[in-house]
Amino acid sequence: MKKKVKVVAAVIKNDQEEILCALRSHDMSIPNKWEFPGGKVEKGENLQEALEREIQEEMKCFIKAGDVIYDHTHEYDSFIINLIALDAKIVSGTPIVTEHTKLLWLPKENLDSIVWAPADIPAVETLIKQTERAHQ
Ligand SMILES: Nc1nc2c([nH]c(=O)n2[C@H]2C[C@H](O)[C@@H](COP(=O)(O)OP(=O)(O)OP(=O)(O)O)O2)c(=O)[nH]1
Repeated sequence: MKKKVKVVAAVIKNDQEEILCALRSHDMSIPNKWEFPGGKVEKGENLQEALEREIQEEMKCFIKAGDVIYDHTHEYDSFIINLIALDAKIVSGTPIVTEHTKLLWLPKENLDSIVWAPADIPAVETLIKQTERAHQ
């Protein structure tokens, strides 16, 4: 049976309403694909605590994690991921690359210009639709 992992991911918005995207490196699983930064929820953590910890470890800055904006289960060849995207804001520091290859701030409407990890595609589509609705 495939392993199921619960992963939290941060949809971090800056003052220009751009969203932080992170490029997975060639030696990570799901290499060279873009994702929302985050990681696996550990035992005893709630979603917000897990995400705040992951961002601090991975990007050396502090965020405040908010509401769940997307919760989706995707089946990869080797595991099943429950990807939960949370709204987040940086409260101190500036994100830096430690494990990823690159970080990029993109306006919501341009999120489909990069190649996302397959599990992220529904969340990305939802975010893009929100901007389309806001502009109508
Ligand atoms: N953080 C994050 N991970 C994602 C996203 N989409 C997606 O498929 N993933 C996958 C990549 C990883 O396999 C897993 C997250 O685990 P992790 O952040 O602890 O990453 P990792 O590279 O150390 O994981 P692994 O090699 O041990 O599998 O979820 C996303 O938007 N954000």
